[in-house]
Amino acid sequence: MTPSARIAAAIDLVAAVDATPRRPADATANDFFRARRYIGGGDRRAVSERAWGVLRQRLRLAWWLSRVRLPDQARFLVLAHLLLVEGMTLEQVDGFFSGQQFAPPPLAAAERQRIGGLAGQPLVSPEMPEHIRLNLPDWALDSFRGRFGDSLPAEAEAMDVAAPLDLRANLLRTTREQAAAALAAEGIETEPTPYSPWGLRIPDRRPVLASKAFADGLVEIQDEGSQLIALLTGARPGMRVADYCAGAAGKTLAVAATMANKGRIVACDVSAPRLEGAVKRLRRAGVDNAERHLLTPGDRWVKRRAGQFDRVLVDAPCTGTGTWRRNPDARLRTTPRDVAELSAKQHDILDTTASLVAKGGRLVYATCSMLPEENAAQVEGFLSRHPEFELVPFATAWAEATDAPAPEVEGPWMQLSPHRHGTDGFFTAVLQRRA
Ligand SMILES: C[S@@+](CC[C@H](N)C(=O)[O-])C[C@H]1O[C@@H](n2cnc3c(N)ncnc32)[C@H](O)[C@@H]1O
Repeated sequence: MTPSARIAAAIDLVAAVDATPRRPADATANDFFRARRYIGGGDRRAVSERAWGVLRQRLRLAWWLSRVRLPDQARFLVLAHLLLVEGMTLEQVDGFFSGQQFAPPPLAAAERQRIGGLAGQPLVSPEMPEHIRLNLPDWALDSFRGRFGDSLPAEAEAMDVAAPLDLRANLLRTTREQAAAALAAEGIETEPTPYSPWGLRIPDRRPVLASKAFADGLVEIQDEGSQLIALLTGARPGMRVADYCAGAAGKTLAVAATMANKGRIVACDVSAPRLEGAVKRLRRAGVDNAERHLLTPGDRWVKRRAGQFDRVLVDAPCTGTGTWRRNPDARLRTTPRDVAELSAKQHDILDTTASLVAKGGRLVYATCSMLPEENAAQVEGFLSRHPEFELVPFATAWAEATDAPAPEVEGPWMQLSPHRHGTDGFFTAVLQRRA
């Protein structure tokens, strides 16, 4: 593709994302490229990178567009990105918007005059309202301020940077060192992650899905923060464990590895397609002590298993605000209504799963959100409704699980953030049923 054609394709991709605003952008992008198989790997990366850049900076780009009285639409967003983020001059932009085959149509005189007002401007202007300067939706500002206080600007900046690719060495098949050597032999360099004893980081995000090490189940793709949730679950060989919101078993796999295939782990979810996605992964990873259970309305599974589990992991459905560096479109899609609905769901799931936990057993509550309403407030509410549970301080749960140095955190739970820990934003609280 010519540079102009790449720009035109990025405009089309942003328009496609905008046409289905409730749909995750990566799902739209998959369909977009599937329908355009003629776009090769390098071009695809370049087009996605630019479109993702637009989504990442959309609040700021839209603010600039409103200043020059242009609509917040794909063509103008990409133009604004070229000028404000990529630092092009107006003359360079004219060259690319040539109207020739596969290039975007030329700028009309009025368009050119308006968009020209952005050339040479900084992306972040002191005149922007605070939430736009920080690149956060206005409704989330107070919650984030409550969570981060003075570090909010640094945290917000870290949320703007694309996440690295983290892997978890699958201890059922290998060690971290052997997995790193196997990947290096295939030309994929990794470095150990700072906190997870199983983690490997690929700083340049080189793809691993096609590698033999991945096909052989030596590694799984998993953010370091997710690995630490599995670690804090503290499952040991021989235990009975429920992964109640298992999805496609990302954490089930990691927890099963800590059990060395001894004992029983049940992966539950309300989504059949997600649980179905677990089958292949469990097989590839060599997990043979796991079963799956699809939760259905009126299901008596929970009642029949009251008090039977040593560990219950609740990786709750949440807003995912901790993954905004990975899914920049999510910060534009999430609304206060989502926060309210998901908080209510988290409350109900916690109350339901409490009954599964055996005396002396643990309920581990986790989210990939950084909003206090989904985290600390949720746990405090639970403890006031369930005096039969007590909080296990993070330092205790960590020291029981590993000799590795613990991440520094505030409060009695594990709160991870992109700026402070280099992970996605995760929350985990360990709650123990009194014996
Ligand atoms: C954060 S995701 C889980 C991710 C997964 N644990 C992993 O590590 O890949 C939350 C999951 O909760 C499931 N879920 C939503 N409502 C639920 C409910 N009422 N009970 C159990 N699971 C639920 C969703 O289908 C989703 O798969």
